[in-house]
Amino acid sequence: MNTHGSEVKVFARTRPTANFAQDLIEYLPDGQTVNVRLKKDSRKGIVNNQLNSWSFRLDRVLHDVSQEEVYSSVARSVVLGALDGYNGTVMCFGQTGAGKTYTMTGATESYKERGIIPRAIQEVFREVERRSDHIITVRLSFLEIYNETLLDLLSSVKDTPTGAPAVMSIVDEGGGGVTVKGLSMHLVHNEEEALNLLFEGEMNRIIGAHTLNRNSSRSHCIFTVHIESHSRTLSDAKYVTSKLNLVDLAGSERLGKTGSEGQILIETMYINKSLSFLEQAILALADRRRDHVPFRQSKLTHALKDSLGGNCNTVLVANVYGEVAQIEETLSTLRFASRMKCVRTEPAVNEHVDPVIQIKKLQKEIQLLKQELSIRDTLANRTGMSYGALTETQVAEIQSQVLRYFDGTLDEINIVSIRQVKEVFVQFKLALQQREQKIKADMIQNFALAEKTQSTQSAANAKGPNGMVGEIDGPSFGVGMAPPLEKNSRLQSPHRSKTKKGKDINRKEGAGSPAQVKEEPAVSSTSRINPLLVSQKDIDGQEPEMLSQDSQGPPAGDRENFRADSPPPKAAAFEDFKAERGSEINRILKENKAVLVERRRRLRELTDGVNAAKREIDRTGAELQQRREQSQRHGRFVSADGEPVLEEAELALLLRLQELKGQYRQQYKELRGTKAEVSYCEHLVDQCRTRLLSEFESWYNESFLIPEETQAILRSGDPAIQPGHIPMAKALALEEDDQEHFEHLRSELLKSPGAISYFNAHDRTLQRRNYTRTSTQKLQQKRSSEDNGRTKLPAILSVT
Ligand SMILES: Nc1ncnc2c1ncn2[C@@H]1O[C@H](COP(=O)(O)OP(=O)(O)OP(=O)(O)O)[C@@H](O)[C@H]1O
Repeated sequence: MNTHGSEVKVFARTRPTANFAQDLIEYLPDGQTVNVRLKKDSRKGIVNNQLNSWSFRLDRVLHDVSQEEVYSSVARSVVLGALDGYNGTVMCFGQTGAGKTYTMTGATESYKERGIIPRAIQEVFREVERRSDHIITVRLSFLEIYNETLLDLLSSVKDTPTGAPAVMSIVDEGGGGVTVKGLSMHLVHNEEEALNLLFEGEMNRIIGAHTLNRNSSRSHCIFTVHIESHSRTLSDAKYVTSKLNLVDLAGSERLGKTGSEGQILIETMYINKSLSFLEQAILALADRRRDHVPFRQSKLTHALKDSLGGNCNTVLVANVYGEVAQIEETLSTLRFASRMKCVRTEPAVNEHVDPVIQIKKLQKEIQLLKQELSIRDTLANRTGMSYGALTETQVAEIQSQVLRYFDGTLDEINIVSIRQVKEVFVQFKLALQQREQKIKADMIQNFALAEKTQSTQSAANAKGPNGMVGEIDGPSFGVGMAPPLEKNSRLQSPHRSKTKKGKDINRKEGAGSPAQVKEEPAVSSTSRINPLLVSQKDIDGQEPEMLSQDSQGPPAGDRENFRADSPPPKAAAFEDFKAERGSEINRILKENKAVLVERRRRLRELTDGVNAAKREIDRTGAELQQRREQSQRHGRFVSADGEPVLEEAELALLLRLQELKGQYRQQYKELRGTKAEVSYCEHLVDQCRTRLLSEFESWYNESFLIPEETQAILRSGDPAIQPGHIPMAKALALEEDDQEHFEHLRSELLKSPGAISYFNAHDRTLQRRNYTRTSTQKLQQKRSSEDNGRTKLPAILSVT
């Protein structure tokens, strides 16, 4: 059987008759062609001697041939193909009494006259025996379709799972296949068992016909051999399956011809209808432009969906009864056959993979590969290698390596296996995520205060009496930008901000209520996100004017008055800090930056000079070389004593070269010195910047937030400690640490003992004054509250 793309094979088989219509039917000697002649209008009873003729060319015309030859020509290759994994279908089509059952089943009483099915069964089991290198499993099913009803002809057999006839339905499977759900399948081990089932099914067909008062020849029968073949020799997970459908179709019949009525009429209508649908399906299959084939129109076509065309080896036997009275049916049968011949098939092996064997096979392969790896490791002196899943200890070790690599305590991570590389990546990802989360958490913690302030502002704005809502930056923390109008107005009018500043101070002095911060100038969104960023910009002198306006706060002189329940915005406070407490560090920072800028400029100059000198040296050297080569060619000058003498031009070049080299060395030396200076200046600037910021942070925290120690004192409930009062000694002690730190910094930066003493004295005085003033204010507030008949605790205690 051709297993590549091909047409359906079509045969015509003739039923022997003594009344062969030799005038109308002609079998040509080529054994493939049937010519049919029919008188025009003979059906209408009109006498007309004109003839219509048709010629049908098939794969072979089986005229007057034995059952054995029919089997060999029609079915053998299909059966063998099924054992190789190709689906196969052999189908008999034709009018009633044309010999379909005789061809398919044969005369059961005569072995010689047995038909295709028993011969196919025999062939299958012969092959099973012959192919001893395969385990071939054979199952059988026998389906009857009568008046669009599915019947299981083997439901009576003992090993039917349910015992009772199951409700059957045709189910589409993936890949275009179909199965008949509920149809019994019977495992058979030899030819005899299979034949028993065939005859049992045939018997049931006849019994059924009697009981239901129906004609046995009025149904379609599909005898299916299901084959599964596994190789014994190859430890292959692959195996093949196939379905061999042997189909005996019901005979077509013209209604008017027999004058059928009653049950026969119904049967004939069903048969004709289903055969008509079969023809439509064949037409659609034959037309390559059609992408839809109407298989589901009838039970027959649906059940044969994967047996007509597709990946199946399909063979049609057109049974013809060559008598004059049957000429119209013969013509119709041959027409159907020629259409069927146009259907193309693409036979393909139904190959599957046995998952259990596949797993075993892969496991074995893994084992072999591991052994191979182990041998290679031994040869490469790599000991202690493991290729299994990483243990918890190994994962922990990789994690530790990654963290050390991050921290810089490990220079490199040795790569030993792919699994380890993958785990390294996983751990890198985890470590990054953790660091990211930590940074986020720190940010949130650092700026929670700013957020709180903004919430207060929002609340105050919401209550504001004079449409102040929206004047302050958007309420959300860390996002958005200050409203452009607000920003612009501040930029355009420094006087306005000054006035406003004054107004703010007045309000703050007036009370510690949330409303006091309502009109506080908004800080830029950037400064809210990260005050350090703003500070950085400020240090770099990028946006001095804008920042100074955006970060308004109370004037430095009134710092002591800025003891509010809510701390001021950090950016504004930073401005104050630079103007007052941190002014000296800020000044030094600026001076250092100026020196750095100047040094860098000098470094650029020197670099340019050195490069220029180098270029000049190269140029002069090349010129000198050229001249020497020239004089070599022309012969050298010699003195009266015979000593070689230099030419004047060459001597000039030589001297120039020496001079240039001297300059170069000098400039290079200076360049190195300046580089070192730049580096030192950068270091100083960084140090100043860092210290300015850290000093500011400490100052801000201690000035505007309640120190933990103070909270502890208050929590202790010491009756000597009044709310709002912090012992002077404690307050000063808290300040001293900070002060000492600052003095140390200053002495380091200023290198001027006189100035240090001056600033120390100045700051201490300021601190004392601040403390006294705040304490007095708190006491006054407390008294006035008591005077009003109720005790009111301040929301936040400020310690200067
Ligand atoms: N090639 C043949 N050689 C000898 N006898 C034949 C041959 N073909 C058919 N017959 C005989 O013709 C009769 C009708 O044949 P058969 O029952 O196989 O027809 P059919 O097409 O199956 O009819 P139906 O569609 O009604 O079932 C049977 O008695 C059968 O033995």
